[in-house]
Amino acid sequence: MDHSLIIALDFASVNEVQKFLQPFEGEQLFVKVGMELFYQEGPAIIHLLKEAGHQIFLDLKLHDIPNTVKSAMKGLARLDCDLVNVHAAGGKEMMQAALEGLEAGTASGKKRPYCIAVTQLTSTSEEQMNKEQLIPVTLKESVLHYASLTKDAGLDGVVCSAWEAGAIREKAGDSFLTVCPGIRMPQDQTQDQKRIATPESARNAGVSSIVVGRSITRSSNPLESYQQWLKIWKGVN
Ligand SMILES: O=C(O)c1cc(=O)[nH]c(=O)n1[C@@H]1O[C@H](COP(=O)(O)O)[C@@H](O)[C@H]1O
Repeated sequence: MDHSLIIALDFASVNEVQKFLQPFEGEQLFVKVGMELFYQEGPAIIHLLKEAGHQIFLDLKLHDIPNTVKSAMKGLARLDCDLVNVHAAGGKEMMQAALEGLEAGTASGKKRPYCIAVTQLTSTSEEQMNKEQLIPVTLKESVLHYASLTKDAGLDGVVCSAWEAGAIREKAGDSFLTVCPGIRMPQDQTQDQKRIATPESARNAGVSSIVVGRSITRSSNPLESYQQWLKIWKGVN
């Protein structure tokens, strides 16, 4: 799980996914299935990606009352993904319920999926957080607070930006996962992301794993682009 480059498969259909994955034939990837793809294709897309030997982050960002999240996680555990997530804003009781559900749904003898919590989305700026969410602290304070709540709830780590990953690691320890989206090469467009970092600075900040979407999936040569990203992320010259 540690030090992975997770490709966000933000596509609308299984056909688009298959077309994207064609040049990667034979490569074992760590891929992320998010709302766009899962809401269209459902569990079948997970089975297909698992059969191809890929590791899977099922990114559905659960955020509801504890009982609902627990039941939903029980069902999701049966899909046997490697990593799932919730929103830390749902609270400690909800996060504990997520874990209970996952444990209840994991087949005996199998390891439950890692479970992490989104702190503040990487598309959120401090100004937005202060004005729209009415959270009157710095963004870093809010993210650190959510990270400690997540750790207290017993989860395995957080989704955060590379800007906060070092401070979280210092407080929560090296085994607490920091999974960071909002990663861009200097020449890339920022798009809707606000707290961005290069793969090199993410590595230097001690980030556990990075999530990369459009820079690879929308590139004219996704395989070549993935290989370049991987070299930089792993620090290979
Ligand atoms: O949970 C996530 O994966 C996530 C959390 C977050 O704070 N920011 C964020 O961008 N993501 C996801 O990470 C991916 C980033 O994609 P790109 O911006 O295209 O690289 C998208 O699939 C987002 O849904």
